[in-house]
Amino acid sequence: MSFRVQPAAPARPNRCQLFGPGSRPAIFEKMAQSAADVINLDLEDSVAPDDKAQARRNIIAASHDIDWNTKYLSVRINGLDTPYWYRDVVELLEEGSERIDQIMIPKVGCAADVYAVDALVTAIEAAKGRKKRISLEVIIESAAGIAHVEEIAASSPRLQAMSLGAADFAASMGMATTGIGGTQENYYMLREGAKYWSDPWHWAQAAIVAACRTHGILPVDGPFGDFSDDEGFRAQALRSATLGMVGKWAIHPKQVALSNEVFTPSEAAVTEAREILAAMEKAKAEGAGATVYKGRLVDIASIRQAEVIVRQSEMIKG
Ligand SMILES: CC(C)(COP(=O)(O)OP(=O)(O)OC[C@H]1O[C@@H](n2cnc3c(N)ncnc32)[C@H](O)[C@@H]1OP(=O)(O)O)[C@@H](O)C(=O)NCCC(=O)NCCSC(=O)C[C@H](O)C(=O)O
Ligand SMILES: [Mg+2]
Repeated sequence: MSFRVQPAAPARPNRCQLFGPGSRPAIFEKMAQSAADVINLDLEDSVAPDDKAQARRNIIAASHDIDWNTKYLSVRINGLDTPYWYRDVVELLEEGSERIDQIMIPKVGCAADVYAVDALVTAIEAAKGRKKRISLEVIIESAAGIAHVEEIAASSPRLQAMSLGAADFAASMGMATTGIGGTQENYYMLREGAKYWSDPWHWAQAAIVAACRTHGILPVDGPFGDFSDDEGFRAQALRSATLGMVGKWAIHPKQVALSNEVFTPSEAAVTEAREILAAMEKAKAEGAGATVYKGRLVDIASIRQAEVIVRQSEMIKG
């Protein structure tokens, strides 16, 4: 371990982030009633330019009127390259209720993007005497974002989560696809005439997880566009969970249960993790640093691996 101890990520469940356009207030109550841990009300790309101002009004009203219960309530503002973003922040925090927990910044390309929003949020909080400190989350969805991912992860003490936005990421990178996440037909290796599909999102996800874990931020997988493909969603989510991500977006309510299922450690996984911890306790008592569990090596690193699963399970159960 480095002299610098790895900071813990925020201890709150973030298995599923359910999105809904701010211009569609009819679904807000349904979002609040869903099983998602995080709700993202959107002012950005799911809202047409002419509807931006009304969408802000809708979200401000919903922050006062809807019972969001235990949801972590986040609002995605417009990008810093648009004329909308500053009014999003100002109006949300001057007129929105204290129920708003977080602001999501899309298309972050460098640490200064987060700094700018942080500065504005800090000034409004002080001016209005807001009691709850607003947290920030960012989307890595551009070539610049992934190139600067580590400095972005280190950019602000308010920063709690970072997502991969596969659609804009693909566009920014010039990827030859219109798919949003998942298997890409043309991304395969050929061996003896057989195709073996590989994962074009993997390297960006791994870079995001490493940056997040270095700075105590929650790494999250973004959207899976084909909401008619449950198995495709599950496969994508399982890969993300295996890489260390803690959750995934849902762009349709039917994806919430799938995401919660994948990002909740199964009873079998938790039982096995506890058995490994018990086996290592026994080994330690006998003066050994390693032992055999179900025919395989477990050692002190296995304790840390098992603790990740147990901690995740306990945190979700509350
Ligand atoms: C995708 C949708 C437009 C589909 O909406 P709809 O046609 O209404 O779907 P259904 O008829 O199948 O709906 C069934 C019932 O579920 C309710 N519903 C629909 N959407 C939601 C929702 N998001 N949350 C809660 N409830 C919802 C319907 O009202 C129906 O209810 P009932 O009639 O009572 O049965 C729509 O789902 C949608 O707008 N999704 C979110 C889109 C969005 O926010 N996109 C932005 C995030 S993705 C992105 O930005 C890309 C990213 O940045 C990147 O670059 O990768
Ligand atoms: Mg996007």
